[in-house]
Parts: sequence; C-alpha cells; structure tokens
Amino acid sequence: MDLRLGVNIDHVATLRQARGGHEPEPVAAALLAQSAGADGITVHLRGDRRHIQERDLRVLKEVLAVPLNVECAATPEAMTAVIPMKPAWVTLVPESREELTTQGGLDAIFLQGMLRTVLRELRGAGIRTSLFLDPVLDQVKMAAKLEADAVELNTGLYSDLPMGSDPALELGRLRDAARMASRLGLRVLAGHGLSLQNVEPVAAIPEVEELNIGHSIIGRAVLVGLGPAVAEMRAAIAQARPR
Ligand SMILES: CC(=O)[C@@H](O)[C@H](O)COP(=O)(O)O
Ligand SMILES: NCC(=O)COP(=O)(O)O
Repeated sequence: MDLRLGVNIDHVATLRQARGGHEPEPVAAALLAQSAGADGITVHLRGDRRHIQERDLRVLKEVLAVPLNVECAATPEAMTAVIPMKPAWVTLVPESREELTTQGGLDAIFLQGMLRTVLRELRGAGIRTSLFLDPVLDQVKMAAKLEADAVELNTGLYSDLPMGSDPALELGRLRDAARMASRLGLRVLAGHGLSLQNVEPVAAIPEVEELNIGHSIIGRAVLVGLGPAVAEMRAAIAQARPR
C-alpha cells in the first residue's frame, strides 16, 4: 500500500498571526506543498484561533486539488465553524487552551456519548471522520464502535522519547494499535512530532496509510524552502515503504 503524506501548515499561520498581517500566506504554503507532492493538507482550527482562521479553511477548500483534513475539538463551536466548509475529512482532537501543542489523544471511551452525536452530525454532512487517539487497543475498539472512518494514531509519545532511549515499547504500541484498527475496518493514519530523524519506523508500519506531519516540515522549510522540505520527507517515507 502506498503511504500518503499529509502536510500540516498550521505553523505558517502561526508566523502570520505573530504580526497580525497577511504574511506568510498559509494558502500559498498549501499550494506549494501540494506541488511538491503532498497528498493532503491538514490544518487545526483551534478554539483560540492561535493560527488557522475560518478564512483559511474557506480559501483552502476552494483552491486545493488534494483533500483537506481539518482537525478540531468536538465542540458545538467548532462544528458550527467547520461543517459549512465541507472539508473532505474532520479529525476530532482533544484541546486545551494552555497547551503548547496537542497533549495526547482523545479519550473516546469516556467521551463516547458526545462523540457519537458529533460523528453522526459530520457523517450527515458527507464529511469523513477520524479520531486522534493514543495507540491503546480499547480506544481503537471504541472508534470502530462509534463508526468513525479512520483513526489517527498519536505518535507524540514515541516522538517525545529522550534521545538514545529505546523506542521498542512505543513502536510496539503503535504497531498493535494499527493492526487492530485495520482488522476492525478503520483506515489508519498516524502523526504528531514526526521528523526526518524519527519517521522511518512509523512509515514502515504496513497498516498506516497516511502520515500527517507539520511542525518539522515547516521548521525545515524555513532553512531549505517548503518544496525541498516536503520532498525530503517524501524521500524518507519512500525509503521505509518503497512504492
Ligand atoms: C492533533 C495534532 O497533532 C496537530 O493538530 C498538532 O497539534 C498541530 O497543531 P498545534 O501545533 O496547534 O498543536
Ligand atoms: N495530527 C498531526 C499533525 O497534523 C501534525 O503534527 P506535527 O507534525 O505538527 O506535530
């Protein structure tokens, strides 16, 4: 199975918001990433609107040829903002205002009642759904029970391992969760904190169809340009999973 690369462009918008102006333009970044081989574009519409804005979703939806995946919290406010934009995918993620970045996956077991309602609303609007989950088998089983289309396995714990520590346990959890999700008929994505240095073992998990990668690609793009940064990541993935 080919491994798709979704490029998250949130941090182009973070830089724009730092000055409150128009530059850099995240839509231009998305188009450049698309030309450089991104199979999809991901944006996270946070409740505090610290980076991506509704206007970005509107314009991205209009101009992109590849699927748009919008990450957001499972709140009425987010649904009101996102559903009318009709992105191809919505990924529900946990969110808290104080966090620097997403801390862990959704607790789909604890939140099952609320998630059932939100997933039904998204499906009713013709939007495919994904849950951002830690690689925990019971969480994956709940995603299948809730009839999500996909899970995105949180690679954050793996990515945050201190340099030199043994990644076997975290990679084992990711492999087991990916196998379980695929067996239950869910599409399997993975992401958070992936970089050129750590992507290969995750890309080698056969059930994973797509990786969503943002911060490291945009960080690299500041140095080498966005097209080369996307191309480098594609090459790293291809090494782990030859087409
Ligand atoms: C859910 C996830 O992993 C991404 O949304 C990531 O959090 C990027 O967005 P932030 O940089 O705003 O955390
Ligand atoms: N869902 C993960 C994502 O979109 C990108 O996360 P990161 O690479 O910015 O950590």
